[in-house]
Amino acid sequence: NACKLMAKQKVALECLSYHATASTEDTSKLCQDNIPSAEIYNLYSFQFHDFDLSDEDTCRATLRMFLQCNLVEKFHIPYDVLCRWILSVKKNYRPVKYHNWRHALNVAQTMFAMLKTGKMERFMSDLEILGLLVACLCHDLDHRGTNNAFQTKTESPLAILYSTSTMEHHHFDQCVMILNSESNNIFQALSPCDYKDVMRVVETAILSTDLAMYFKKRAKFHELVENGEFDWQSQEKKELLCGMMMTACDVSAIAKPWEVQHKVAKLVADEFFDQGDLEKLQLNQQPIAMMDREKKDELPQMQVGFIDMICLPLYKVLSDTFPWILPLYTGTADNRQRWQDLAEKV
Ligand SMILES: CCCOc1ccc(S(=O)(=O)N2CCN(C)CC2)cc1-c1nc(CC)cc(=O)[nH]1
Ligand SMILES: [Zn+2]
Repeated sequence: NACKLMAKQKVALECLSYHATASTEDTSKLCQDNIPSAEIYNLYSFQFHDFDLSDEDTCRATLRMFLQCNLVEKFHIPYDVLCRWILSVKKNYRPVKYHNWRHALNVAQTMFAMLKTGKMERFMSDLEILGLLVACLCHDLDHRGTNNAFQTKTESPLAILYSTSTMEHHHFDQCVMILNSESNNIFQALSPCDYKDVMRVVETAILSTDLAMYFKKRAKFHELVENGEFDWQSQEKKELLCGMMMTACDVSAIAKPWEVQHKVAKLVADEFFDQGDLEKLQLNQQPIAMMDREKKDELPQMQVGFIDMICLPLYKVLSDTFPWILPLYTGTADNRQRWQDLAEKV
């Protein structure tokens, strides 16, 4: 009957989450590790990159960000639960070329740098800081290296579950699954009210990483800035600000030193080209230029378009209000020149 079916589904889900979560030995190892300082990992810098970090380093650097924001004390997060949760999040990223665990770490580090070095933490409550870091680390969980359009075109189960912001809803689902897994709930000590609030911050932040939502958000944010908005404390305005910050972190590879941006752009391109191959082979369809490896020569020009359409306007409107994040704008402007030079060469 129905209850038996529900019970079976619950057991199946628990079994799934059991295999999806970190092992006891990995957890206890991370728990014993000494955690290098934020300076050692260069976590306060907008020029941070993960290329020299081992997998264990990426977990220690994540721990260091939580410790630096005093989140363990403020929210009574048991240290072993935090270690297990970080390893479980890392385990639920697939080894795709770009949308993998290291992308999530880089996005979280940019959020950390925006809050600390960019001095944006003064506009955020501790709960929002906790929610934003968690959202960054979880925002692309279980990404398959294909975009929302691909889910729709292939009528993937995810597109049947969620017709809009398909992948972003799935990423949030995965975040909830991990939090609901045995000894992985870093929010376990929060009051019911705080729990509801932090989950709302996480959900809104993850869903706001759908670039299709970005243009609407930017227009509204621009209007507020034009009208001299400064307090950002109402629920609606705060959610809008957090959404803009999430996109700013999500695309922040565009602002990194040229050697870093150039390497990361290749990872992005390779993942796009893999989807293009799938569309040609599996769907017998011509992919868009961005995903067509036959058009890789157009890549520099496409990056200039990406910078002009999405990145520079975003960092401009944000740095107009929060001047200490200007390095994201200048880093992007420098890379625009680099991509422009390459576009003119071809
Ligand atoms: C590097 C390979 C080419 O990469 C791009 C090509 C075109 C555009 S686009 O702005 O024209 N636009 C975006 C919205 N799509 C729906 C249509 C196409 C963006 C990128 C790009 N995206 C990211 C984010 C994953 C990172 C990055 O570095 N570059
Ligand atoms: Zn992302």
